[in-house]
Amino acid sequence: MVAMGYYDVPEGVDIRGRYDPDFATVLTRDALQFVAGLQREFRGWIQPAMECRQEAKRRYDGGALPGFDPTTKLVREEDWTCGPVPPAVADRTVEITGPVERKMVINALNSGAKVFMADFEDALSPSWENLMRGQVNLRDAVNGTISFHDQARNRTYKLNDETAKLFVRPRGWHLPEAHIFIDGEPAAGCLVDFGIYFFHNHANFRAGQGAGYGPFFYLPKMEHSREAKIWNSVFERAEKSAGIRRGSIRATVLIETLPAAFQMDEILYELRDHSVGLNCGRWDYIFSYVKTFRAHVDRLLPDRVQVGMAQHFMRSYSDLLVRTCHRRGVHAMGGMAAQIPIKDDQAANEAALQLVRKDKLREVRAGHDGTWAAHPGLIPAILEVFSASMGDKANQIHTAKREDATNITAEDLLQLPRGSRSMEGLRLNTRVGIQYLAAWLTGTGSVPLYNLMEDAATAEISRVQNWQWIRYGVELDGDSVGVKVSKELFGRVVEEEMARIEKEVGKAKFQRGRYRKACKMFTRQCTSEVLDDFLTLDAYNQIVVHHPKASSKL
Ligand SMILES: CC(=O)SCCNC(=O)CCNC(=O)[C@H](O)C(C)(C)COP(=O)(O)OP(=O)(O)OC[C@H]1O[C@@H](n2cnc3c(N)ncnc32)[C@H](O)[C@@H]1OP(=O)(O)O
Ligand SMILES: O=CC(=O)O
Ligand SMILES: [Mg+2]
Repeated sequence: MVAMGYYDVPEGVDIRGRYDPDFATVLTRDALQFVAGLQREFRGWIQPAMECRQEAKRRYDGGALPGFDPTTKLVREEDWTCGPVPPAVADRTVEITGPVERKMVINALNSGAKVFMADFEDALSPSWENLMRGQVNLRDAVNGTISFHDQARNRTYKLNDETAKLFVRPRGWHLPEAHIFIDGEPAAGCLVDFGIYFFHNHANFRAGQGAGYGPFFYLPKMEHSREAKIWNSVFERAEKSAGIRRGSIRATVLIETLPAAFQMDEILYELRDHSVGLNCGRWDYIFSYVKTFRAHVDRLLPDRVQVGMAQHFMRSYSDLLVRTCHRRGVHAMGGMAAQIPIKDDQAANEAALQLVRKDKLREVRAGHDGTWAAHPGLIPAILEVFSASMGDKANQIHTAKREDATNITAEDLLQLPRGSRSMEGLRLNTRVGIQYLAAWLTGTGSVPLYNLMEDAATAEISRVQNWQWIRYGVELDGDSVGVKVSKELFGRVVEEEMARIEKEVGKAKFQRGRYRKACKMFTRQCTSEVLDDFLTLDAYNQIVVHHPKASSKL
């Protein structure tokens, strides 16, 4: 029973976010009890895993390099496979991704993609409103009742008869949920995202979309198989408490940190009955390369635009991922091309589409079973590229074994990307980073900027690259400027880029928006002595809004 104006919470749970009757339909006492159970059981596992990340960081700072773990050699060498792929998701040739916003959820499910990855992570600013509305939206989507009326267009959105299969990406292990306290401490954000969604949807999902399996998840930003082991145990506990068959829940893990590239087999092994593959999360991967090597002066990146999938270290990681997944009988998913449709310039639009086609052709030829699309307008072109190569096969798990990738070495995975560094690169990082952060602070987690998709992962590259260049005083040799980056130079760039942003977005929007706040945060992060772990950890404090009155009764 929900008392008017209060969430009905179980013992030890305190909700500090705004009360909303819609939110109360997902924040039920039983759902919160389930989340609290997860938090109580796994907090003692999460904290040590996060301490291990810090320990690894200290080793890398001291000069060590990530590498294959000799103690898990047998896991890499022995023959074993993951559980069979659920028939409902055998074909994942195109997966659209997007935040859990109501209209986008409907559009994505109707988009013609095989899968929709509904995002609580890189594409979402995790405000209380966004998260809770997202849970309501997903519940309605799984029920098949979701609709949306766009007042401005007088258009009503509803689900088609045939829709994409839903995967949900909870936040990473590092992010807290500051609006839900359990036993006096903030809950782990990912357990809130997973727990509420699973609790309300597992039965309908398995009966409908999943055809006996599910729900399905994407798991982000892991650095080690011990973190996959926690997820596996979370899944087992969830299955047990729901009374469903072990191995019903399935997840694709994003390999998007440099240390995790050395743990692909180990991650699949931990999740083997719950796995449905790995994905090349290329943007966070680039971010992680800089972060892992933050103390290595010999590992400086060229301009962000030059760090593409053709670089040896990126190609090696994609090849190894295909080889590993197919050996273990699961999907090897490609990643996100950053280009999006360009509405007002046909030639530029065709050029952007051509870049997407090229990227997808490389992926399908490398053996990937499917890939990501940022926008519905890209789906036909991507489908065309994949079906031209794969014919009517649902995937290439058994046909693209990539034995040639067996010998990929640590050196291949770590090879320094080649290219030049330019003043324009510094300016673009700054312009994009500030505008993205300004959007994030006002509740939007994915935005179009200069005809590209920007989200938390791409913004991280802008931030850490600036930090690295300032920290090591790199010379900008790419556009014949020939200056060294310093805090002073960066200060001038920030001033000039803020003026440019104001001109581009217009005075009114600039005044209304949070550009100044974003600029301050971005500048601090780029110039700090020690590199912050995540842009969004610092920024999260700015979007936490505790309700002035206690909104839960203990
Ligand atoms: C690194 C990573 O983690 S990648 C994965 C995370 N990132 C993402 O998921 C990004 C998803 N994409 C998006 O958010 C958007 O496409 C953006 C921000 C890049 C571009 O947004 P916009 O420029 O506003 O899109 P645009 O105006 O062209 O949208 C046209 C229509 O397509 C819809 N649309 C655009 N992108 C998506 C999407 N990803 N999912 C569903 N619908 C979408 C819009 O809702 C709009 O629908 P409408 O015509 O019914 O109103
Ligand atoms: O999550 C995907 C990425 O590229 O980062
Ligand atoms: Mg990512």
